[in-house]
Amino acid sequence: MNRARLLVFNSALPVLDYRVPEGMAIEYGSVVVAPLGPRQVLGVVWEAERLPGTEVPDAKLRPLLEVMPVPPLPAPLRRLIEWTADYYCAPLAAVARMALGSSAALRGGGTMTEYRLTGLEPKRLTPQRAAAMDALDGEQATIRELAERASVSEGVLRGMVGAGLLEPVIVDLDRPYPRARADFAQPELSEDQTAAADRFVAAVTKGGFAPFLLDGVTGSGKTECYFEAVAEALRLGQQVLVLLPEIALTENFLRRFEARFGVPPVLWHSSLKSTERRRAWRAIVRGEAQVVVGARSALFMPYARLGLIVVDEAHEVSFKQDDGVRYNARDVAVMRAKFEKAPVILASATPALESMQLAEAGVYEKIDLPARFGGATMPDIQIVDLRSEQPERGHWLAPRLVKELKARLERGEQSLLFLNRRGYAPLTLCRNCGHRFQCPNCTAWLVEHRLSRRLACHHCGFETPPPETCPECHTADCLVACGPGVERIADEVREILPEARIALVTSDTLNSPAKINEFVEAAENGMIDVIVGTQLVTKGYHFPELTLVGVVDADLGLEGGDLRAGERTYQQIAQVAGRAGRGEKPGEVLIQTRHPEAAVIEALASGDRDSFYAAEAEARRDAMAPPFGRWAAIIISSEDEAEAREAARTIGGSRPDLPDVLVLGPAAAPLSLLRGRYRYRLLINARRSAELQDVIRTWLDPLRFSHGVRVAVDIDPYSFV
Ligand SMILES: Nc1ncnc2c1ncn2[C@@H]1O[C@H](COP(=O)(O)OP(=O)(O)OP(=O)(O)O)[C@@H](O)[C@H]1O
Ligand SMILES: [Zn+2]
Repeated sequence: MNRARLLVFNSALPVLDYRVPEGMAIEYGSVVVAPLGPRQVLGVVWEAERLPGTEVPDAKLRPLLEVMPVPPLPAPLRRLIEWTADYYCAPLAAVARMALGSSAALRGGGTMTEYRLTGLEPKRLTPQRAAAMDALDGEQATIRELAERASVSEGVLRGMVGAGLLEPVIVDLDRPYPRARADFAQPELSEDQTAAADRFVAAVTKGGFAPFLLDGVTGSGKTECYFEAVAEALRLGQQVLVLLPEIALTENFLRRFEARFGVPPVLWHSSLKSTERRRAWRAIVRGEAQVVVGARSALFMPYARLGLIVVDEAHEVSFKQDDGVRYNARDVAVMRAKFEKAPVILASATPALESMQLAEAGVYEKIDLPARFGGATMPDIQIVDLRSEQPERGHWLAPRLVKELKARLERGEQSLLFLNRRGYAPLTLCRNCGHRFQCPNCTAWLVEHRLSRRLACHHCGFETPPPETCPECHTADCLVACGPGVERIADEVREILPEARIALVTSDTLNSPAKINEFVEAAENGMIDVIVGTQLVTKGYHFPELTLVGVVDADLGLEGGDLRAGERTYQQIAQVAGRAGRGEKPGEVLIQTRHPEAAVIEALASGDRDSFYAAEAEARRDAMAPPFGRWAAIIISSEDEAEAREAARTIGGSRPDLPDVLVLGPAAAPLSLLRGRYRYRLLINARRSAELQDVIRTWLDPLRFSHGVRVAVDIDPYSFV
């Protein structure tokens, strides 16, 4: 190659051409440094014919400066980047950037310096140093990361290095990971599990694209089945990617993985510290990381030889990314497997309707595990009609649920109460004037958090201490909490079961791997009687002594009323119900609702998943909703309300007039103010025959907006706020 076309990692820049200087060896996928005016830019050498740009004559080309000392991004990944950008109407550069993960890792291996406490304990310390000593116990990271963790300046920490309180530790970035062993502890599989595992193993051995939907009831032992496929990939020297919906679940997964394969897998997620990021990325790109487990960002890593992808809890909505590049990791995982020519397993007890449809159509091979592992039975599900079985005034648990909680405590069994609402109360108002506390940056009420003594916005993170007087009428001590959050439910349990040991499980309380481990261990060892939690505790966990699940408010998820609300509610409640009775003792589930006649509640009570899915599918077909028709959203936002409205009107005014495309809106978004930006939305409903992305590009590309306006396209949206 004597000229190279670059995809640069900056969406504001066009495709750029360069001359390859004598003696510089590049390939497609090489990551290179190039001059741009007085600056330097980082880019990937791309196939010119796949990346249209203006041809520059040879004589005008400037030479590339440097090739990064890392293997080129492999062709299947380059195709995935193109596909993702095209399908989700996202800039190529923004997608490609996700493959870099750690741009620092491009600079090569070598070492980095981290710091940790020396153990020296001087008698006198400044308050800042004392606070840092407390916060950094057991930590090791770069000065910048430690400063963030301890909430002190880097200067304070450097001073502590000088005083001998912190010491440097040299970290080798290319230190190898311990090798996983395919046959470390092979379990004996049940007959159903063996049949499933055999299919997966055969697909890995054979190679080639093969999408599976592993549809197994809660507690059926899906993990053990796909672990056999992982073992086969290990034997063949291939890499495996396991995607989990949230970081909170990885701790549990790590322990099970280690028990099966002898060592933990390689972790990848957004809150890794910089040395771990660089080490993991380098091991991934060189093919040395055998099994990578991570949240959705692990999907775009440059695996050298990917032989299997697993998406666990594949129905989870958190696989959908709703900022930056708006993609669905579940769907992109299937595409990645296609480009890599590898099998992909979507595992779930409550598959997404879209996945079920694809299985029915024969696109995915469906593998069923209809029964729980080890003879455990499915829990008994009962409905509590809150209209006739009312909780006491100011309380949220109906008498029947209270009675069952007491019975569990007496028998030494565990209970789980589920309410998908963090904090103490979702709304706070003034008893005197009715003033409601609202976020200054968002169309949202502030949620009271009593544990941290804060009113907080769950959309933008705004926080303020609860005021002593009402800002409106200045009455003192006038705040009333309206409605329950998990903190309030925990209080109620404390009141009715004073001797019970209660664990509150939310992202506020379980915010570090250590705390998650502590909780899981306590629950497994019978140190907890009642778990009160948000969706964080609905899936993945296996506590054999847990025999009662109470769903505090089954109607909560139905409130928003978008077309996926029924499916989402079904999945969430079926998952949390699935935590009951996984051991030897049978489980019982009480679902509190004011709408026992709602289709989703009836389906949960009767356990008739198939007819619920069938009815949902019919409703979607009638509404031309996915997977029968297609949706896309256009979200317009600006800090200036008039500017946002104007841009929305411009987009609405130039809407395409096509028979197979229906455009709704623009209208102010339900969350009309978010993080200080005013928002408008359009919803596009298209027949499958429509070239939806092309229609949107043709429509939006010629339009120009004021500087502060952002226009985002959301293909296959999950969020309608
Ligand atoms: N073949 C086996 N031998 C021994 N233990 C097993 C086997 N299969 C499953 N188990 C155990 O049974 C329990 C349930 O399995 P697992 O958690 O994989 O179920 P699951 O299908 O993932 O359920 P969920 O979807 O509810 O998370 C786990 O404790 C697991 O270790
Ligand atoms: Zn806010």
